[in-house]
Amino acid sequence: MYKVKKRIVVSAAHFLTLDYESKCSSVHGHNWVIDVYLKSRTLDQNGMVMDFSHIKKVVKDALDHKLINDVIRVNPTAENIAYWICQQLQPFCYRVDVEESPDNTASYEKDEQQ
Ligand SMILES: Nc1nc2c(c(=O)[nH]1)N=C([C@H](O)[C@H](O)COP(=O)(O)OP(=O)(O)OP(=O)(O)O)CN2
Ligand SMILES: [Zn+2]
Repeated sequence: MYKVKKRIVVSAAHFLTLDYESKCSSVHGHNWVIDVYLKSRTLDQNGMVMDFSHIKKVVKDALDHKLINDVIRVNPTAENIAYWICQQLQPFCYRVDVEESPDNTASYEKDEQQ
């Protein structure tokens, strides 16, 4: 199995719709640090799982300097953003870590049983 990991930094805004009072319900921004993990049993004709530049382009074109609520049609928590990014990079992506701040990170990892 071949594996690659790509780190992408995205500056973007979001707000959360929550069933409790929270400062996060107001529009605010983060410099999101996103780690994308891909794997494949085979390599493409260029000897890659996927070009690092392509991984960056997929994520940055979708999210950088955007209001993430306009892009992702569910509440844009770090968890939901991680899942959404993983779906954009199928079938190779198996894990995404989304760091909102050094103290706050959420991950989505594909369940291989499914
Ligand atoms: N499980 C999750 N919890 C929270 C999420 C999330 O995506 N998943 N998101 C937020 C907000 O986006 C908010 O911006 C986080 O605010 P922040 O000030 O960074 O977080 P804290 O209140 O924990 O403050 P620290 O200073 O980092 O301790 C909220 N929760
Ligand atoms: Zn936030």
